[in-house]
Amino acid sequence: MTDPILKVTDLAMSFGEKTVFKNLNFTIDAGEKLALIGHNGAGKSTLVKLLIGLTHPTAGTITRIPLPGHERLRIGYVPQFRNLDADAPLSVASFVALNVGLSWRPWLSHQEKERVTQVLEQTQLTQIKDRPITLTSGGERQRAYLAQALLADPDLLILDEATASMDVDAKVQMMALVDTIVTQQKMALVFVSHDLELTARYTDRYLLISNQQLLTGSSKEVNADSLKGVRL
Ligand SMILES: Nc1ncnc2c1ncn2[C@@H]1O[C@H](COP(=O)(O)OP(=O)(O)OP(=O)(O)O)[C@@H](O)[C@H]1O
Repeated sequence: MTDPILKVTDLAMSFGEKTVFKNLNFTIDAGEKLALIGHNGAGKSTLVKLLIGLTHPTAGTITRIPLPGHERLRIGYVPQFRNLDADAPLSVASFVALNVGLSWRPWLSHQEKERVTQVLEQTQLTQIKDRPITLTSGGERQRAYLAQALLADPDLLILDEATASMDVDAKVQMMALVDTIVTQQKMALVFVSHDLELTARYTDRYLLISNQQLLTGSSKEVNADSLKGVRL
């Protein structure tokens, strides 16, 4: 598959005097698995926020190209690990359903409930669906965020350091699950990470933000040696 779903042209972002990056140019193809890497503060989260339309760039354009038959490009987003309010009185299932986007209705339709059931199954949360979300492990909670993102049936899934706070086994489990879902449903993936082993295993190409610029290459070939002189 080589149809672009997202085109970034001459993108620049500054906060006041500080330029985070400039002149970024790249495309993301349907079904492509990408890693977004770079040192702390390089601008990865800033780029993600721009891609999902949460903020506007200082210059340049981002074109989201809907798949044939779709009205718009659907993007699912799994945020960095966040601590939840200890009093949040939500079950895992209700937490996942928060993303249904009810607008004016306070209840879920039959179809929406079925969809929630499906994504709980897909993310291996069915057994704990009634557990309070505050009593879940870090890995389970990240799967709940993943389930939320999957509800919208995205064409592009963005994981923003979604595995950062997990132990090695949990990271691999989470990424293996993501990989299965993304491959089966032919989604494109942007995986933001500092972990070059994981990005080599689960992505094909990297986008590296370094010195305000973008470098790209094969994820399989990237390692600490090949990136000598580049801070990660
Ligand atoms: N809203 C903002 N206002 C001012 N500066 C900001 C804002 N958001 C981000 N920055 C700055 O922009 C730079 C890039 O931040 P960003 O969070 O995108 O980096 P990152 O690559 O995601 O880092 P990390 O790996 O630590 O998550 C940082 O210097 C940050 O302080």
